[in-house]
Amino acid sequence: MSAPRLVVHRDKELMAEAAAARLITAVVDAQAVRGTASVVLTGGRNGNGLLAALGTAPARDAVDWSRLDLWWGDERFLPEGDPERNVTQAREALLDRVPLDPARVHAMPASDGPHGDDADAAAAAYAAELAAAAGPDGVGGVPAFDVLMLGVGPDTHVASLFPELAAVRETERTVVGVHGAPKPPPTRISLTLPAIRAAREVWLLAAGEDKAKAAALALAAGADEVRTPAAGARGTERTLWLMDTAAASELPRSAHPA
Ligand SMILES: O=C1O[C@H](COP(=O)(O)O)[C@@H](O)[C@H](O)[C@H]1O
Repeated sequence: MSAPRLVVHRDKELMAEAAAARLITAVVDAQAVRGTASVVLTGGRNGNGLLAALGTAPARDAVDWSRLDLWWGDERFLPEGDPERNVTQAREALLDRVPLDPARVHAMPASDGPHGDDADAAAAAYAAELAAAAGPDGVGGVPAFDVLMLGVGPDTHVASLFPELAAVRETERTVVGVHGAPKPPPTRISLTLPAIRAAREVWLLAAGEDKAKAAALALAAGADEVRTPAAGARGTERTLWLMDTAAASELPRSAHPA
């Protein structure tokens, strides 16, 4: 697992634009090497800000959108089309305006889908979809994602792995139903830390004052992933914290990039 590296930008707009440019490069590189790319999207303000920035990025058309697999790190378990669903917000921010292959857009199930309101069954179905897509490079039942992005909650949650809940302690399954989340809605679906850690690159997005404490806790030496889930999110090749100065304002000096 890779150690976290920090990139701090002036403000959240610049952070979103720089992260979008970085994502374009990562996808184009992966497509050049492997013919295809796989990216895990995050919900939340920073994830949607990045997607919106990607939509207006000058190099956006360098991506071959038809050879891109999109997955989600978590989903709010709500009916299809609900404005609070992460996939609905991602479609609005970007996905409806780029020529993706619909078969490669792997949204997590909705609460009015084939599994009804059974979030555990829906999570198991998503795990099976991931396992079927895990190629020779896949580890532990998931593809070796090229880039997996995570928003960081003010309580240090990533995906829907909240401090101290059962989901963040999961060591076997790749996707779980989450019950009793402290942030609405209480029922969610989430990748687990083992699935997150199969990604080549993990990017944690943290912009805004309300992320400062969370970033400081997660980046402190010896941070525990059950109490501080963001501390457990690492990529096999690279772990990047993409931040703005407000989110980085409570980091110890030793954690700042030179
Ligand atoms: O509910 C969620 O929140 C987090 C963080 O969102 P933010 O708006 O505070 O940045 C997000 O990463 C996650 O995907 C989402 O379901």
